[in-house]
Amino acid sequence: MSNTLEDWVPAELLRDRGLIDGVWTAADTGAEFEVTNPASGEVLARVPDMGAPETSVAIEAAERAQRLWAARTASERAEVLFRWRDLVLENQDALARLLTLEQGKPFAEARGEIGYAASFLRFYGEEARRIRGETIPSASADTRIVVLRQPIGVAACITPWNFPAAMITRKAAPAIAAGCAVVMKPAELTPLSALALAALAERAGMPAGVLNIVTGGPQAIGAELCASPAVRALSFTGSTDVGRLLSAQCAPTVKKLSLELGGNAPFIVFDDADLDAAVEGAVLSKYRHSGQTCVCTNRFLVQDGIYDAFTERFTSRVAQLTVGNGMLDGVQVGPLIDDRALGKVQAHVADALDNGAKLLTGGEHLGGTFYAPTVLGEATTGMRLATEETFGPVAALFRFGEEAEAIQLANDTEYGLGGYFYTRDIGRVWRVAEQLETGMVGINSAMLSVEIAPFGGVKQSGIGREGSHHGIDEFVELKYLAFGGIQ
Ligand SMILES: NC(=O)C1=CN([C@@H]2O[C@H](COP(=O)(O)OP(=O)(O)OC[C@H]3O[C@@H](n4cnc5c(N)ncnc54)[C@H](OP(=O)(O)O)[C@@H]3O)[C@@H](O)[C@H]2O)C=CC1
Ligand SMILES: O=C(O)CCCC(=O)O
Repeated sequence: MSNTLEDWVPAELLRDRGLIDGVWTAADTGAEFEVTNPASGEVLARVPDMGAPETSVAIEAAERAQRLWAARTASERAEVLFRWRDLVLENQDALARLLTLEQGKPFAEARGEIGYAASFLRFYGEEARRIRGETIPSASADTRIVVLRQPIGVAACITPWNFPAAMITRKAAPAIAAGCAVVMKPAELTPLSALALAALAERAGMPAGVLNIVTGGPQAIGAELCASPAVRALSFTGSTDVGRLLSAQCAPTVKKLSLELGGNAPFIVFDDADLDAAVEGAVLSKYRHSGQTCVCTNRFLVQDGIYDAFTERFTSRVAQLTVGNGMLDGVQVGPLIDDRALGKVQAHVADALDNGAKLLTGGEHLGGTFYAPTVLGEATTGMRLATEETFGPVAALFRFGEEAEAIQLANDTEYGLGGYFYTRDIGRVWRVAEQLETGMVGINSAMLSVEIAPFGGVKQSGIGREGSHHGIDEFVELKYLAFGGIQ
């Protein structure tokens, strides 16, 4: 099977330059880095290895463009987002092939991600016209109070490799709808989807400088974005460690921060759960994208009375999953993104087995960065996978007795992004939903990702929300106007 990009993706979407001020640009030094296919190790493309100087030029371009962009009407900004969305959907298959090639997820999932990416363009195109201010009843007869919601200015966005398309639009669309300009740094492992989306944005009529893409090493680009006083907001999705570092780097210039960080999602199965639904939800929430999403379940907490039945059914479903190159029909689980990710998965499994977990299926490295979908029974809290995000296709099953114990175990983590539970008891639904310390809770449901709902975490899983009308708040400032002397 050919994995050559040109065989799969139209030339218009294949960009090997960054986008700065509307110009497709090489690195000042001419340096490039390679983008490889995680399923085969083949080099797909070379893109510019930019650093601080190019980032600084992009910030200046964004600053100029932002003033003009903010002066456009909300409808005009919306129209550009709607045209961009139409173009993304017209190119859905090609973008999905590009995504699978650079990132590895199965084509059907990649196609779903492109649809998800497009949904943010539509939603925030619609929201552009609803960025409403307010009036507040004033304290005296001769004064009035009005609150404006104004674009914050230049927004820096740093995105991860696990959603190379959807994280671009989930950040860029609300920023652009609000009248901000964006300097985007995609992950080095997956810059091609970001560049293809930018090519479509350009075709949709995005003015030069409103959306800039800077490719290259994270330290230099990140430090420049954080240090620049012109950058007023930073939106980041990635690991908690890098989120902490960026927070510290942004402190001197006091930026508005939106951080979507790591998770350690619990998935609780109570004795009274609908077993079929719980098993289907468990497979979806664990093995979607080979377990490499921040809301993938990290810990299954299963009540004593249903533990054996759940374990048997779940394990037999997992053993049937098809692993392989995501470009092949029928593949459900693709490769891990790189050797580092594979190493972490192997270390977590080895540690769990050393500490008494039972291997129920999988547990094998299948060559390259492919790892067999794995289920481990009798997991306990001393194991690494109880406290660290595995980010791979490994399900760890913990037993519990009482509801209170499940809640205590679920909340026993520094993270608080997603959580799930299955029960048919309406009283328990409310008790558990209210007590879980997470920003999102799936109740008899394993899917949280949708553009109309606020996605984000509590505790060390982050700050702020993406998606929904709340997503706009990350890119606007309130300005209070006090009117006096009114007769
Ligand atoms: N919340 C989530 O959705 C995600 C969580 N993770 C978690 O993080 C672990 C490690 O994944 P990893 O890819 O290393 O995640 P990182 O946090 O390192 O990477 C995410 C993004 O941050 C960039 N970045 C990295 N270091 C810096 C820096 N010093 N300054 C500015 N930007 C920086 C990366 O750039 P570059 O790619 O160029 O290095 C990438 O664009 C995973 O195993 C998983 O547990 C990972 C990805 C997403
Ligand atoms: O995993 C992530 O990086 C966040 C996006 C997950 C989603 O929207 O489903």
